[in-house]
Amino acid sequence: MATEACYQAIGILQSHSFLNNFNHHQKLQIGSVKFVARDCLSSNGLPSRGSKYSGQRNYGIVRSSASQTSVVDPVSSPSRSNTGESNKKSSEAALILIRHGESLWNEKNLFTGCVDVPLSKKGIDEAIEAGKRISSIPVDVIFTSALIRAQMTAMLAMTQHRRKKVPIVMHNESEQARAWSQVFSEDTKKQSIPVVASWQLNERMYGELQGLNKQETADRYGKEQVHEWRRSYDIPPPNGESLEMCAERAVAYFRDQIEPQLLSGKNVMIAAHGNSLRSIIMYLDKLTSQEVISLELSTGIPMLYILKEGRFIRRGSPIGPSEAGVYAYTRNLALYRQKLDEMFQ
Ligand SMILES: O=C(O)[C@H](O)COP(=O)(O)O
Repeated sequence: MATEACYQAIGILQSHSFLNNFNHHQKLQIGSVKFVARDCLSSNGLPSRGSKYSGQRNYGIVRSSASQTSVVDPVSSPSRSNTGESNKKSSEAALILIRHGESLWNEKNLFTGCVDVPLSKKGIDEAIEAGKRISSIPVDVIFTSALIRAQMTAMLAMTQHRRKKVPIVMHNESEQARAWSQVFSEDTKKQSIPVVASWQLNERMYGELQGLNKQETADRYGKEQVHEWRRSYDIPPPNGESLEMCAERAVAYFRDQIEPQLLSGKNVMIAAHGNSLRSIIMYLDKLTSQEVISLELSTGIPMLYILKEGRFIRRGSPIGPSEAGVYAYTRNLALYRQKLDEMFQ
């Protein structure tokens, strides 16, 4: 398969309270962080957003362009009084997508689908490494699938976040669950990040392939047939979901539950799966059913998008907490990171 590192999706969210905070600090130096206010210009020579790409897209390798946007930051939220009003005005937010780290069945090369398998040791390391890469990017709310490998990934990644907010799993499955998991301190709530788990973000249901070895299945049914089951848009594996079927629930969930959060200025992280994320990326990047065939996602690689003026802008994958490129995407991201530097040096 041809592999062109055409681009990498990285999401950055913007947070209004952050903007408000920093509006009071106009004198702040951006320090060594370079703010680049230009679009479609890749800092590393790779194709920029909007360029035509071909071949396989491995979002775990690609870099992307820089353009001017702003980012939210919940850092120290001393004055949140006007946050609501600010949120209404803002149309910017960061979105981080992350495929779970390697699972114990990825390690064994087994079709997994909706079987609820935990991370392998390598997957745990990948999640922690991913957390380091996004540790200076604001996160206000986390969405995960209902499967443990995505939830482990989100939680492990957040152990590395410099802001040190506590991710808390929401329990809305019953009145009692909701009542029994209430928090009664506003201050504590401000230091928390809600984690919403939903089956709609689960991996595609792989039908009768679940538990089978991928190589053995290819040997038995032929490489082409297995590739069709794994990567075509509308051909389902036996008694399983096609990508199209997976997209029907994953993209609907994204549009109904996640996009409104982003539009209100909340910075969002989604920890999910190869195919539920492929369908969401197809929606974000407006890929055709032909183009999505070559879209591959690596395990444990965070990808950043910025929502600006109703448009999702792909930003690629942050290299680390101090990588200039990511923070150059927006003034507010740079300021967010600088504020963290000042607070936690
Ligand atoms: O469910 C699985 O087996 C994997 O998570 C995704 O598999 P795929 O790359 O074969 O779609």
